[in-house]
Amino acid sequence: MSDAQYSLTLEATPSSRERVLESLAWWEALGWLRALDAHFVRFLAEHDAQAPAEVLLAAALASHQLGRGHVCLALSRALAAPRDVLSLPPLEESAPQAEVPLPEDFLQGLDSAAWAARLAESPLVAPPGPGTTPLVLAGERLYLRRYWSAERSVAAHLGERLGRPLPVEASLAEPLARLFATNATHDDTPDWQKVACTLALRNRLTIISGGPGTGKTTTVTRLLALLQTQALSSSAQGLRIQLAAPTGKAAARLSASIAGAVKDLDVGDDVQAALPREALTLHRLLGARPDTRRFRHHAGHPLSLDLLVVDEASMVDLELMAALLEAMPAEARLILLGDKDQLASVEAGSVLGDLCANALHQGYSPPACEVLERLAGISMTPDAVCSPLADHVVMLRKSYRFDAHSGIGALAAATNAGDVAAFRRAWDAGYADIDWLAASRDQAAIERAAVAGYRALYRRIAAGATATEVLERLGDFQVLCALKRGPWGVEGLNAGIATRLWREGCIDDHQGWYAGRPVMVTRNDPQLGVYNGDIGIVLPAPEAQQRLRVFFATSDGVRAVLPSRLEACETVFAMTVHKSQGSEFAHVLFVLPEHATPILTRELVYTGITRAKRQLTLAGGDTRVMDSALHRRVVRDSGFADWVAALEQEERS
Ligand SMILES: Nc1ncnc2c1ncn2[C@@H]1O[C@H](COP(=O)(O)OP(=O)(O)OP(=O)(O)O)[C@@H](O)[C@H]1O
Repeated sequence: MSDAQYSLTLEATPSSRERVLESLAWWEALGWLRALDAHFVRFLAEHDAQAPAEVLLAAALASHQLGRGHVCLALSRALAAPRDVLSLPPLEESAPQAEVPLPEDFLQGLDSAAWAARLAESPLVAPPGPGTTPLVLAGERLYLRRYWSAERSVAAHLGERLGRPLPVEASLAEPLARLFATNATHDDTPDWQKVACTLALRNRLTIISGGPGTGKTTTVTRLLALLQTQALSSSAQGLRIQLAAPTGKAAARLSASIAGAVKDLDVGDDVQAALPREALTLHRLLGARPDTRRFRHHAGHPLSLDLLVVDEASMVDLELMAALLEAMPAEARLILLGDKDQLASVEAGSVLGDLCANALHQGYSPPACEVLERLAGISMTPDAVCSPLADHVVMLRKSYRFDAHSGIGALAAATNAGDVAAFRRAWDAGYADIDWLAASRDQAAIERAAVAGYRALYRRIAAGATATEVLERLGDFQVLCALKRGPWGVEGLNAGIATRLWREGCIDDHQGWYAGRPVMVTRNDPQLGVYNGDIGIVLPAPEAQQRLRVFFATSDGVRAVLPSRLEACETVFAMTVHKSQGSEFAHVLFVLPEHATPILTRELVYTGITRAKRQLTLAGGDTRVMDSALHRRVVRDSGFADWVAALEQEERS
């Protein structure tokens, strides 16, 4: 566009730029936009006094999408449903006041090509490539540069790890057979655990996805044993292996289950001794530093390891994945474990889900099938045109935790398949491990059920149980909510449950710091040694004259923290399903909202259900709410899924 045309546009809508800036204040005040988003746009407006309304609006929306898990703003999606790209409450809850401007007011007559053309003209926006503009426009996707760079970095680093298979010694056939000897398959389905292990032997990148109890840890432990056997046969040093997970809770779980699985391995003492037992959080592994986003380890100062296993990889957001991949030595192996069907990370991105998008339907390449046959005796029909990613992804499909008699397993499978009829049949089948408080549409009934669930814990505390004993029982029961706000959400239920426990005398107070208050850390604090997602409980500390401390389980015992030093935490009698990722509980009371809402998706229901190990109680909701949830999928805008799809296209074209 020439300068003359540019000024023409401005003159035609002289006040629209100012109106967008005014709207930010409205939207921020109404909670439709984060303060961060509004600041960002004001900063851009200061730097480019000519920036037109459409560019400022797009910047606000692109920034806002990050808080909702999207890596970028898809222009066509924003045009199709402009209100959906802000955090507007559902219309039935509160109709916007007439004077509040809406995004569509600024988008009239614009299609995505025209919007993109207008963005491309802005000095604030550049096409993909190196540069310093705050925004990058890739096709019809608008990114904040930081996220575009992260996406590029993840794709480039993963791409370098594909293909180039590593040599696998024929001598591993015997220990492989021994380690998987007990994996009898009773039908003609392959032993997917053995497939995963065999393929991983030749890869620098392996992704093993599977639902709860499908044997991800068991498989990776056997893989580590094989690789360490191979390494120790040629060098006394063996491999430097590290285990990690995104949260402290997930790292503790991985440590416990790997330690258990290592004990059961049929391998020599030298291999046993050279296997790791302790997992770190990713932040600790990478060297998080206070007050900076940069880690101690990066491309210029890579991690000192030969193999890294990351559990709960679905929780790793795009930026953390980029930081991790940049810090990985190029020749080291990376193994990602996770459940592709779970909710994606709280922060933007859905890397694991995107990588596994086609895993269920893909075959393996002819060379991979040859290795499977030769080393593991597994015959598979090769797929000559499979994606370069195919040999790096294996889905474990059989749960050893939820068998044919498990209602939790049946509900999880039906939810994943979006099969409403199967979901209903699971309720009618009379499974002992699931029940539905469907009749109770009142909050009081749910609170009573919650208090009944927690009573045993408070009896133990009253009987003088030690912090270690209390922490061991913290996972016995947990209330999970789909929503944050409202009587059916975390805020309403936390207050209600605390009040009831207080009235019953289980806790001395129900506000502030009181003994028996369960808390979750919401921000990493490396100095204090607590990390986002860690769950602890407030108890009187005998070693501190019974003054209150917050106790957390650590790999070597318990950590006691002064309540006043814990800056970011929240009470978790009830927690959102999002926050429960990476944790499991013996009995879960899963509270569903009264009405269908866009937040309630198949992935959320699946994640909520599968947090329960032995007993699941659903509360609230009804069959209409479930039907709507099972039909709604989480979609996260990013260019990464396109990169994965393009890998497939390359081979097929
Ligand atoms: N092939 C198998 N045969 C029999 N039992 C198995 C097999 N694989 C795993 N298990 C058992 O199933 C349980 C779950 O296994 P594991 O912890 O490896 O699964 P996971 O997928 O890592 O689970 P989680 O959902 O906890 O992450 C363990 O008790 C394990 O011993």
